[in-house]
Amino acid sequence: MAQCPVEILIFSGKRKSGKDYVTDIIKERLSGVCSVLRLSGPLKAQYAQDHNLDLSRLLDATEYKEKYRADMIAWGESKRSADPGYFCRIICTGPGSEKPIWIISDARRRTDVEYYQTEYPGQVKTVRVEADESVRRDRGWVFTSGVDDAESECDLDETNFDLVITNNGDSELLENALTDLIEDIRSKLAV
Ligand SMILES: Nc1ncnc2c1ncn2[C@@H]1O[C@H](COP(=O)(O)OP(=O)(O)OP(=O)(O)O)[C@@H](O)[C@H]1O
Repeated sequence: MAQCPVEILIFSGKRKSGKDYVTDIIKERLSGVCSVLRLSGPLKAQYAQDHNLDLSRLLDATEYKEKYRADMIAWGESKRSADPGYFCRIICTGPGSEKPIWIISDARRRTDVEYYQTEYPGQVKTVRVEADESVRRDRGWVFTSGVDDAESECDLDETNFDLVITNNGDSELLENALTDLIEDIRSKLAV
């Protein structure tokens, strides 16, 4: 059962900037009061339900999934264009939404951010994880045409974020940024 969150941290960043790495640390330190919610999560579940498919087979790395991949992506896009808040809304009542702090770890579009800013005014903090291209490359990133230049990767490029976390491998710098952020979250929980 969902409750009204105290704060929603909306994370975004380029591929291999370290979004999962950073959000995992925050979740661990705020254990018990924080959930990581993924916008990509309900897509497969909803697609399977609407199309009467086997979700477990859709989630594993089989040909079954490959058979539906293109159609599933197109279905996701059509849902979003008809209703930009479609997936945003689903995760607000899904598993983890009972926790007071939500981390949305895979925001990709301005409409994702706008949805939460409209529905939860004053409770949203946008956080950008940044890493230099050379660092991202060292982590396995390879520029892929059609992916890295697609709207899903670039739509938030010009956004002004409430907080930018630099994740270039300087652990002290990262630690300081995380400590400040976590202190700020704890102070909101204490009110
Ligand atoms: N500060 C760091 N110190 C050590 N390793 C890191 C750091 N940040 C990220 N990594 C490592 O870099 C790799 C990519 O990080 P991560 O998966 O968090 O990126 P991402 O932004 O979530 O990527 P994608 O968008 O492709 O899912 C992982 O193996 C992760 O452990």
